[in-house]
Amino acid sequence: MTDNPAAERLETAAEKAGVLVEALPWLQRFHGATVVVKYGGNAMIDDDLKHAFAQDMVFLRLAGLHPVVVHGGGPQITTMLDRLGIEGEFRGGLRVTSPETMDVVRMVLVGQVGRELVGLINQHGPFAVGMSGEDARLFTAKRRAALVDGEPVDIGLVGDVESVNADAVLDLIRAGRIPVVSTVAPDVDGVVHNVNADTAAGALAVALGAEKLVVLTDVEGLYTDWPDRSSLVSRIDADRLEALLPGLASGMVPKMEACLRAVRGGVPRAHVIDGRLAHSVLLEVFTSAGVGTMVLPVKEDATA
Ligand SMILES: Nc1ncnc2c1ncn2[C@@H]1O[C@H](COP(=O)(O)OP(=O)(O)O)[C@@H](O)[C@H]1O
Ligand SMILES: CC(=O)N[C@@H](CCC(=O)OP(=O)(O)O)C(=O)O
Repeated sequence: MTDNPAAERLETAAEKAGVLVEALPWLQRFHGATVVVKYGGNAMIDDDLKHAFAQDMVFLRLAGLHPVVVHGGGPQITTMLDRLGIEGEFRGGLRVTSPETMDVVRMVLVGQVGRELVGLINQHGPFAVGMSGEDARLFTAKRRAALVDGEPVDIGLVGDVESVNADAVLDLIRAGRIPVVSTVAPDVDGVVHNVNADTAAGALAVALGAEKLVVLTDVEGLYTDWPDRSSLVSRIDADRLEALLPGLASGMVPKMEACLRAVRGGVPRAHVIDGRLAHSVLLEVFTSAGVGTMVLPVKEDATA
């Protein structure tokens, strides 16, 4: 602080210019790159954060990147199930999904959360188009069990992504749109399954050959020894992450599995970042320090 307002203004202007200039190498590096962003958690509940996220997606698009949004909506599904008086339960981090629950999951993800997100993004630039795993057979699901104490447990109509047909998403990207994907998907027989959004985002990032997967959540990043606050990691390689996975608590498991699937499948970087921080996606993509935890395919890249 100084008592000279003119000097203060100059300092502020220099700081602002510094932030813009810091973005230059990242704008060059990521021009034309596809970035898959998984949006969920608290960032999806707070109105200001929602607008900040929508602005970030339009910013990425206008900066020459190709953002693809995969959204969650677990809390919104739970609220709707409560309103309808339908009992809900999670096992091994996944929602037990009866046919009745599946109807609600589909209605909320496709008809409510996806629509809202498309509307929000389009308030800032007319680019967003919604689609679900059912559209143009984007995802084919395969029924999966939950792992509870190491044992597989049947949880109903819950799927993993068996295959991805990314044609429709690529069509949208080529047309300059921002695809907004809801993660319900049919199996080979056409039976619609509930797919965890982190899982779907990881699979889609691989299929699109994305440059980055960015997973927003409601915590600063990955803690190797949760909840010990000193164990937050800013970089981790795939082998170390794989070794940690069995010991992680349930909320983080699908996110870290998705990051692992992405980097093992050829995505150069996967990130888990704090969605409670406004514009965290821009900070991750366009600043040198980045935010949150970055997952790298191999250890030696850590010095790159
Ligand atoms: N090792 C860990 N590192 C970070 N967070 C963890 C860890 N283990 C469990 N968590 C919990 O996982 C939560 C994130 O998972 P979840 O609530 O499912 O996120 P979202 O709603 O963003 O999909 C964090 O808020 C935190 O409470
Ligand atoms: C199988 C399963 O658990 N599916 C999730 C799908 C939504 C989701 O993943 O939402 P978040 O990213 O907000 O958690 C569910 O039903 O809640």
